Amino acid sequence: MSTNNRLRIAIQKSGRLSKDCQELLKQLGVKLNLREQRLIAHSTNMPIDVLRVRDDDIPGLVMDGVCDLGIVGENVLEETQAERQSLNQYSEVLKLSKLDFGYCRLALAWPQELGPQDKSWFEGKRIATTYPEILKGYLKREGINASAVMLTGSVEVAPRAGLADAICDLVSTGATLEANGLMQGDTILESNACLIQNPKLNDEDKLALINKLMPRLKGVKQAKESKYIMLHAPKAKLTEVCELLPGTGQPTLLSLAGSDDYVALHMVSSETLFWETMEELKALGANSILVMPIEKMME
Ligand SMILES: Nc1ncnc2c1ncn2[C@@H]1O[C@H](COP(=O)(O)OP(=O)(O)OP(=O)(O)O)[C@@H](O)[C@H]1O
Ligand SMILES: O=P(O)(O)OC[C@H]1O[C@H](OP(=O)(O)OP(=O)(O)O)[C@H](O)[C@@H]1O
Ligand SMILES: [Mg+2]
Repeated sequence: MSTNNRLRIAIQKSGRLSKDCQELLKQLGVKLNLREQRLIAHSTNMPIDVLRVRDDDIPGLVMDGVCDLGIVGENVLEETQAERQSLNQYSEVLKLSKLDFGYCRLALAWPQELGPQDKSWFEGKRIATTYPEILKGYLKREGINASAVMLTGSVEVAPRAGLADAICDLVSTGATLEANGLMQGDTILESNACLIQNPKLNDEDKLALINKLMPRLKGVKQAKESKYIMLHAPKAKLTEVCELLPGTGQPTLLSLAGSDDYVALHMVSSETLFWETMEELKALGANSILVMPIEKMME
């Protein structure tokens, strides 16, 4: 493959998604030569280049075909799509997968001292946000006549600074709202990071590489959600023990040296075992219960 035939993936250079994106690429088996400050990182083992940019630029780079793939928050993707649609510009992407990081919600908030408010309070108000198009869509749907004040950062200080009456900002733990004396209202959008592709991509080699990476991505996700469970269970209680174990796969049973009453049970569970379930297993006579992480999976 020549240099311009290398699959180009856009990720956030520095911010909330960067570490998770780099970790994901590593788990997919993409080795990168990442040096700080470099815009482009070349993979040393696959025909892949990683572009490290501001997250706001990622959807546009993929829509315009400058990059073939991108990892970005659904919030930024939706805002860019709405903005482009309002300008009659091309705004299509293929959403290949929702990822299990970057969870946050876009929510309304207002000064705590005003107490709980319903939607009618927003009538005629100014709402500061980095997501004016998503906000405008919500206001339109709800029939609220309020205006969006665009701010690219520090949205949470806008009411105190007299720039707006309320805000529409990303919330994860709620600590930022609390620290700024704001009360949370309606959630407008729930967001995760997602993997997007340029829908016009037609290079066969690149498409073949994406087809190779997608099952790996599925395997990484499944492995994260699964646990390998090992325990010793009394033969007489096997049915009850199995009923307590999450997941539908058949367990492996192995005989235990020197014991006729007990067997070793191994299984891949679709979720982790809670302490409560482990206590119930113990109460049934199970012992030596081990719950272990799985690194990779392939069906
Ligand atoms: N508190 C949070 N917890 C989890 N994910 C978040 C949180 N805040 C934002 N995100 C997600 O991470 C993305 C990037 O957030 P970040 O704050 O790093 O963006 P930024 O300041 O706009 O960075 P950039 O310099 O790349 O423009 C957001 O668009 C959102 O999808
Ligand atoms: O509910 P919380 O857990 O407090 O998270 C919410 C905050 O996280 C994000 O900002 P970030 O901390 O990434 O910094 P930024 O504003 O500089 O982008 C977001 O813009 C909120 O301000
Ligand atoms: Mg940004």
